[in-house]
Amino acid sequence: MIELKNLTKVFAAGGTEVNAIDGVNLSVPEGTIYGVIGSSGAGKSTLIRCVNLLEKPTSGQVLVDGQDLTLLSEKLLRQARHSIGMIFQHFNLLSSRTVYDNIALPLELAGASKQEIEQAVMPLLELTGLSDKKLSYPAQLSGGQKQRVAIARALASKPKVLLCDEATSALDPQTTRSILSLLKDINRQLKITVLIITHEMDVVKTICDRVAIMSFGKIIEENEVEQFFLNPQTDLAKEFVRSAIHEKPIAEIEARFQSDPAEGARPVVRITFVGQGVVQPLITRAARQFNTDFNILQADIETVNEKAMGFLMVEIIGEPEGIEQSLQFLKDNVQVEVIGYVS
Ligand SMILES: Nc1ncnc2c1ncn2[C@@H]1O[C@H](COP(=O)(O)OP(=O)(O)OP(=O)(O)O)[C@@H](O)[C@H]1O
Repeated sequence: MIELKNLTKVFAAGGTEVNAIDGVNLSVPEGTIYGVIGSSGAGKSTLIRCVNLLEKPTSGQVLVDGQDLTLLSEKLLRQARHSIGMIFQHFNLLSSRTVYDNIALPLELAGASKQEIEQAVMPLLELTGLSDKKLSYPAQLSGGQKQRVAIARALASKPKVLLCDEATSALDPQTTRSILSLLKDINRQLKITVLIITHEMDVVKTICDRVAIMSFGKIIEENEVEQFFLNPQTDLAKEFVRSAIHEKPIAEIEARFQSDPAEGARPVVRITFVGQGVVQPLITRAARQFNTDFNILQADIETVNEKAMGFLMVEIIGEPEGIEQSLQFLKDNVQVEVIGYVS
């Protein structure tokens, strides 16, 4: 649905050049919710603004529904933008217009009649839970309600794609959850492809189907969200996943922790798995069969894209051969990473 091909964006700032986007290839399948995550300055905002050409790429192609937007005249680009809605961190509503009139704006600009506007806006008020706020002004709304208005406005021209630029970053956790749940409903009910850029892994964890991670203008890793959580490859992806599962250093073993195995050292292992009730029987079997003990240091079940995922950290205690066999047995069944040793 959205394809970026060898996309670059160079900014000239104060005599130097910044490669904000540096040869990005990205493919967002139709009907998915796709997250792009990265640290501040990684190029996320520039990337999403290139998708509707709010930012003109220096080179490369931007294909939306098969059409290369970089080749279009201004007039055709304006038309193509009707099928691309966008919402922003700070909502960008017109303060002098009511909720109804904010949502109606894109239709007014497109020359729709009063009746057509009413037919489009009323269901959007309903969908976004704003029916009783129709005559309110933005200043009378909470942040979450303002973002609902912005979402309704973005949907008014019946887009195929919704771009979300840090759409929940200004909201508290509870409001964030309600907005994310609304985005998921929109994706499912209206079959709209959603591209989200965010620095919050909770957003990715809660609603995204796929995720890409950006660093210094490049996509350094891309995967289905479950796989990304199960088996992150790059150091940055590992860091983001650990922050999302709230993994902490373990005070109990910190003083004895080492990264290399010494004679008689016991491995500390991170086990990641999908589904509840998966790992307990495996650990019990490994312990019985290979005569080992498992000291559970941390255990956490998280919901990742509506599926339960377990994150466990254990120390394996026993004879070296038993430890090795236990490790192999676990590796054959779940995602296992030896993260260090304690002696
Ligand atoms: N208009 C501009 N002129 C010059 N440099 C820019 C411009 N916009 C962005 N940049 C630079 O491009 C790089 C990427 O910025 P961008 O805002 O896309 O990153 P980001 O990942 O969205 O960061 P944040 O999460 O902090 O918004 C940064 O180094 C930034 O300073």
